[in-house]
Amino acid sequence: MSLPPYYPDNEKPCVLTLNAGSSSIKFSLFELDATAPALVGQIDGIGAKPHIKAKDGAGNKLDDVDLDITGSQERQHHQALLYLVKWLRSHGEGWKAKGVGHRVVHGGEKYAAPVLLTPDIRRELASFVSLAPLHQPHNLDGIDAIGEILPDVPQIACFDTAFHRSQPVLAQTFALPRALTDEGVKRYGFHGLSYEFIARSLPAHTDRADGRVAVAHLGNGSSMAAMVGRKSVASTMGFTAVDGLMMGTRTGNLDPGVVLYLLDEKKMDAAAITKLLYKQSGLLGVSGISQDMRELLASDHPHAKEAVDLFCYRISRELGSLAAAAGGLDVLVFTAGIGEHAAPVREQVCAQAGWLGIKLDREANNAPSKLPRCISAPDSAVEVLVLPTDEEWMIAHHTQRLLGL
Ligand SMILES: Nc1ncnc2c1ncn2[C@@H]1O[C@H](COP(=O)(O)OP(=O)(O)O)[C@@H](O)[C@H]1O
Ligand SMILES: CC(=O)OP(=O)(O)O
Ligand SMILES: [Mg+2]
Repeated sequence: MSLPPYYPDNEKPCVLTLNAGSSSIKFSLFELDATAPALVGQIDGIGAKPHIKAKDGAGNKLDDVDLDITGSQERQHHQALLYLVKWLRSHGEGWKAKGVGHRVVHGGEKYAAPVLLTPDIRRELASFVSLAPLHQPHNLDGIDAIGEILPDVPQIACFDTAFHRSQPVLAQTFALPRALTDEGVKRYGFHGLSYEFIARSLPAHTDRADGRVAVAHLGNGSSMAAMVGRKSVASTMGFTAVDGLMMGTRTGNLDPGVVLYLLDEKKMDAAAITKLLYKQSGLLGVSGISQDMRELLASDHPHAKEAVDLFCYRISRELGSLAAAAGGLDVLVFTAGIGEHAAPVREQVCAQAGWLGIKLDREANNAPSKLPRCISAPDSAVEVLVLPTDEEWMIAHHTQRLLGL
């Protein structure tokens, strides 16, 4: 990445990607047309114990240290970004960024494809902050920080919502008065860059890729989507990224009557309810121990088990719903941190999905072998795959294509 006037002109052109999540900032640097990054890393644990990890394309460690960052979640996110900008300055020697691609969680109704950022579009994206309070502010922060250090480099926004704009009208509609729907109060769906990556890679792993596919993106934020013909037809996340599955700290699907109860009976205001729904619930709230699946699986506390059981139960319930939306099920894909690594979660979900004809190959599921892999038994009616997702590659791909690099 070139940061004039520090570096000379004989640098390799590349695309830089930033993916600011709720508790992490992932970054990568791709040489043009590369299938794997030349540098990849993340600052995770933001809000708890921020830590940076980075390696080069050959897998050599570039950094792996705790960061001296404290304070509120918001402050930590901003400090982490400033740290990353400095870090990129010192590790970017020899590279010239031709474009920077950002994951932007909410693109509203308008953005069904990646877009070149302008001040007007940046302002428009800021109006979606309340729809994705855990993500959109950090996405915009990243855009601003890069704009300051690389003012002449074009920046591209790649939207989590874009992939789902293909859904049928019914799948996007709440049973609300029409005026609210017309205003844009509808189901958008998120994690679209991850689903798009899976949709692109599916044909290499199954000859049923264009059939009825359910994808479970299980990370700190978790959602599921149904695809037919590799296009999204339904998703568990809706208007915001708090809907659907139970997550690390988010409730997922909740009777709206609970929110009214919190307002009327508990006298909580919108800020307190937002905090409860987004940051104090999910695996953390139910277990009272941690939002981290690794810790819960390692714990013998009954509340940890209850949290994991509820997580799996909610996935199984949503799987039935997505199979109904897709008209059946040919393939089930597990992906993201939990989906790719937590064999006990996959086992529990597949056991509960036996009614769909899913039969797990337990040995394949537990094998510590590399991804991708098939974990269903040969006589399973549904093929079950574990596929790695790569939002970073997807962002780099869109950035390069949009800029004609
Ligand atoms: N080996 C593992 N076993 C079980 N869970 C894991 C493992 N590795 C990562 N995870 C879980 O994956 C989740 C984070 O997923 P990730 O996709 O990286 O999240 P995000 O991108 O939303 O921050 C955490 O709950 C973490 O505990
Ligand atoms: C939309 C969403 O939940 O994203 P993440 O998984 O990065 O939190
Ligand atoms: Mg994620």
